[in-house]
Amino acid sequence: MKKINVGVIGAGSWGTALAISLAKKGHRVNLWAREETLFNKIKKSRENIKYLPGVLLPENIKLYNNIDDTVKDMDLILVAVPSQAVRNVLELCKKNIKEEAVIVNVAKGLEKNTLLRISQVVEEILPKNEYCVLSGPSHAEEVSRDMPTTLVAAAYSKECAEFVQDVFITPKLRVYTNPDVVGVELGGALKNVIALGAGISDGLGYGDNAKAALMTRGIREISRLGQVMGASTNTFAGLTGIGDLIVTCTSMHSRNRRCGIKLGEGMKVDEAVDSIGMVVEGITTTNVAYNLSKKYNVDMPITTEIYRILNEERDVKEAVVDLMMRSKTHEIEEVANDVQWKDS
Ligand SMILES: NC(=O)C1=CN([C@@H]2O[C@H](COP(=O)(O)OP(=O)(O)OC[C@H]3O[C@@H](n4cnc5c(N)ncnc54)[C@H](O)[C@@H]3O)[C@@H](O)[C@H]2O)C=CC1
Ligand SMILES: O=C(CO)COP(=O)(O)O
Repeated sequence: MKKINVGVIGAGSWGTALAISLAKKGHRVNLWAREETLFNKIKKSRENIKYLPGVLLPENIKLYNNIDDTVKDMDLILVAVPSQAVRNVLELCKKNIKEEAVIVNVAKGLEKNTLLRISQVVEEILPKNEYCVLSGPSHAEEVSRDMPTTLVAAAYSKECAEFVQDVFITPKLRVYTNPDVVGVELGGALKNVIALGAGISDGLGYGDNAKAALMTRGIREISRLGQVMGASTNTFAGLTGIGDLIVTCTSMHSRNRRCGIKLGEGMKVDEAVDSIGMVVEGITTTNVAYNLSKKYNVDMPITTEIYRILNEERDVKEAVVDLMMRSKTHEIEEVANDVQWKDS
């Protein structure tokens, strides 16, 4: 494929890892590091010691401390900042983003207060640009070390999704396409809530059985909300749904899971978040998901308990007891469409 110009907004762990992968493929990459000290350090050492230590940046990544220069004349803009910062960074530099540039978002969250998905935020700021969300089970620490990884490029236009697939795909990074932007965005954001729960379970000393239950019942409630919000439930069975849920709930790379472990061990929310030192998207997303469950009248028991733990000083052990003691129910209501009880 033809080599293109990419502006990466955000030199955190994910922005840096993807910048490295794109640069190794031969694309010309501009990378925006917001913090001046970090910018100077990376420029000197060619290593992002704060967010991705131990990995060198190829020479064809140009480092910037100025966001306008990062995005100017670029064919593709990769948005790799925490979800709550997306609106602000795009407002800052939108005048320098050309209309033909494709906006690729990799943030996995939902906007506080507005309850919007990131595609909706981007559309408000850059209505003329094509949008794609790139998501899937992908820890930056592994992608930056060329470990095999899969991603999904979801866009409303097939042409746009296939363009992004071509730009990012490498022998180590396989990219699929999907037209379900809503499902891919919700899967990526909501799995962080369940990962906090999986971490809490680990922190309490519970075992693999509890985690398997959280993951399986977690994807059920994500699918229930996704369905009423217009997603295809099939998407939640894919890489950006269950795939990302598995990696986030089981990996020690996951900031959400690690934060959950600290909560399960008894640490206060603010202290736990601070100790991670990187973005823990699940904290804000839990509040948004809880509000969405009320708005759409969808039963989300795990999300609700995590919301209470984060906001109402709910005792974590009591939360588990209440989840276990909920009123009895069938496992999957829809199965009754396929298999009937013998006695009904
Ligand atoms: N780290 C990973 O493995 C993956 C992360 N993601 C998602 O990518 C997004 C970014 O995550 P990471 O790079 O991991 O985060 P990080 O915490 O490693 O880095 C965040 C970056 O955003 C910048 N930033 C923070 N607040 C900002 C603000 N208010 N305005 C402008 N810039 C700001 C920081 O300076 C830093 O460069 C998140 O939504 C995350 O869920 C998605 C897939 C994998
Ligand atoms: O989304 C991720 C992996 O796919 C990263 O998860 P964390 O933000 O929990 O580290």
